[in-house]
Amino acid sequence: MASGGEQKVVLITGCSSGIGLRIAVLLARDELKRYHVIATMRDLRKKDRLVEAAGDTYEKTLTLLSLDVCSDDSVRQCIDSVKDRHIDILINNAGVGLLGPVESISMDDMKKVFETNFFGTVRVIKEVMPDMKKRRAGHIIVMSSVMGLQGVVFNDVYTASKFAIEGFCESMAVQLLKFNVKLSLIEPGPVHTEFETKMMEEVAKMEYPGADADTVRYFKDVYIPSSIDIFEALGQTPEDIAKCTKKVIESSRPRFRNLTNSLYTPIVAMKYADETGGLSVHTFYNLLFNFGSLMHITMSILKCLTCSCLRRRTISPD
Ligand SMILES: NC(=O)C1=CN([C@@H]2O[C@H](COP(=O)(O)OP(=O)(O)OC[C@H]3O[C@@H](n4cnc5c(N)ncnc54)[C@H](OP(=O)(O)O)[C@@H]3O)[C@@H](O)[C@H]2O)C=CC1
Ligand SMILES: CC1=C(/C=C/C(C)=C/C=C/C(C)=C/C=O)C(C)(C)CCC1
Repeated sequence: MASGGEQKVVLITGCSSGIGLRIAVLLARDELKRYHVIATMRDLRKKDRLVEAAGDTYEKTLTLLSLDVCSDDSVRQCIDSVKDRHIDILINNAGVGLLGPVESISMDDMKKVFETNFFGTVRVIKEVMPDMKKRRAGHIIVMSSVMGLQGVVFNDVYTASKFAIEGFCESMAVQLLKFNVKLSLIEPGPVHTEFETKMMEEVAKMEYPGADADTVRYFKDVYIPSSIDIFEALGQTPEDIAKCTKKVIESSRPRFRNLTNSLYTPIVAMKYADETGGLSVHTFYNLLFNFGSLMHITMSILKCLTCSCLRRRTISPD
């Protein structure tokens, strides 16, 4: 496995689709060949899309390994098979969504989300970080979300898993700084990937047992249409997120937090503008229940609010 010269070894989790696949391909195609990408996925039978997108970089600047973030053995075997266990940049991307009224979601399904999004990320960091600390070098990237900063109705458990990872990283970053290991969170808003399609398919199938009729109605007839509007108005592409991630990796002084979508800056700003939390809760309530039908207009207002001073706080793909 190539890790010589100035080439940086980048290991990415969850590369069978979406953001992980795009980051892997973008870095493997780097014109200066600065990266050797180890693209990992839990099921190598899903490799075709990545292999096709990687084109002639496959088995040159991009190699494939199997890694399931939910398995101790899989993570250890994968990292052990990397030459000298040397990873310069670790990109924790693997994640799953979960949507719907909490009353209708089983505890097992909730635990699976935490097992992947929180413990999965921690498991991989725990395996890779000690070598980085020893070498006094390395960069850990974590694919968080705007939902790691601001709760979104009916995304309660997914949001909680991303808040958990934000808290973990906020704490780790201080210690890692002492070892010259960098840690950066990427915080995308909605991105058009299978994440969105998988969740919509689930919603179409689900009966929502345990949830009362009003709650199901608010979810299906109020939240879902607004969410579709938001995806349409604010959605980024996985390529956008890959470009933002590459910028963070290549920055001489990478930021800890990196929102990718400037249209979300006002939402996050609101949280810090009122420490009681009332402003966020009531604004979200009004947006959803009182101005739901005006969501398109709301989106335009959000766009206007995103002046250049707010834009500076995000990382743009260009
Ligand atoms: N799309 C969006 O709107 C946003 C997504 N994010 C985050 O971005 C990340 C990538 O999501 P996205 O590309 O959108 O969605 P996708 O569903 O396209 O990709 C998720 C990837 O994670 C993998 N994965 C799931 N479970 C495991 C596991 N146990 N071990 C290894 N890999 C696993 C999936 O593999 P498999 O094919 O085997 O299931 C897949 O490759 C996630 O962390 C998500 O939370 C953040 C903000 C917004
Ligand atoms: C902003 C906003 C909404 C929805 C936000 C959505 C749908 C965000 C999706 C983010 C994703 C998918 C992140 C993944 O990690 C509502 C509640 C409809 C109305 C109030 C304002």
